[in-house]
Amino acid sequence: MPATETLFDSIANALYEQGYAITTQAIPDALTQALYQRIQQLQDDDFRQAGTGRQQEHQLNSRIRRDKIRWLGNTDSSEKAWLDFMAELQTYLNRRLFLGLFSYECHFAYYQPGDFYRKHLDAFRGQANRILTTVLYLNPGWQPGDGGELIIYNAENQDDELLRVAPTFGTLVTFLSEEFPHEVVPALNDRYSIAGWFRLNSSNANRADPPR
Ligand SMILES: O=C(O)CCC(=O)C(=O)O
Ligand SMILES: [Fe+2]
Repeated sequence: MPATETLFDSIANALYEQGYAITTQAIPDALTQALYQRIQQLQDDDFRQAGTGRQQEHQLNSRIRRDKIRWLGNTDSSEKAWLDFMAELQTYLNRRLFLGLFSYECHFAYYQPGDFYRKHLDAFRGQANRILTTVLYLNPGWQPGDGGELIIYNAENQDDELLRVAPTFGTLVTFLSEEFPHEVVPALNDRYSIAGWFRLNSSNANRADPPR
């Protein structure tokens, strides 16, 4: 089996069995290196405070999350390479697990020292069109003690910590968006990632999918 197929196969199996998958160093090296270069190229001012809206919302928001984000697009070749890779994963997972994934959107996220993301769900049961969450970490030299771990909680008991993932270079986390509450504990060093979501088609007569 080619390396990429082995990776997709292991993600599909883990999702089927437990609803999440953690893979380390399985993404093609050229791809993670290109994405790392890209993130280095982007200036601090390319990133925007995540989810800002009106002032009141902004204040509420900053108690929940502190990261800055920038959405990926098709104009940059490394960003396009990641979107293409995720499109391949989408096709694979639809074939294997019949998930009906329709589109994928993702953003770079930058957590400065002290930044966090409190416990949350990425989608709410019933209204959800976010089905599957992916997070790729781009931190060479991440050390134990640098904080910034992702904690995934038990889907059945939200106080029960299921696992802690260090945001080490090339680690890819995938989980069912409606099932698993999760949080990012305060980072003590600059922490970079790409967070993304596969969605169902939620087009209707008045709105074409995908909006953001
Ligand atoms: O960066 C992470 O580990 C998770 C980020 C996250 O939960 C989100 O952006 O919704
Ligand atoms: Fe999340």
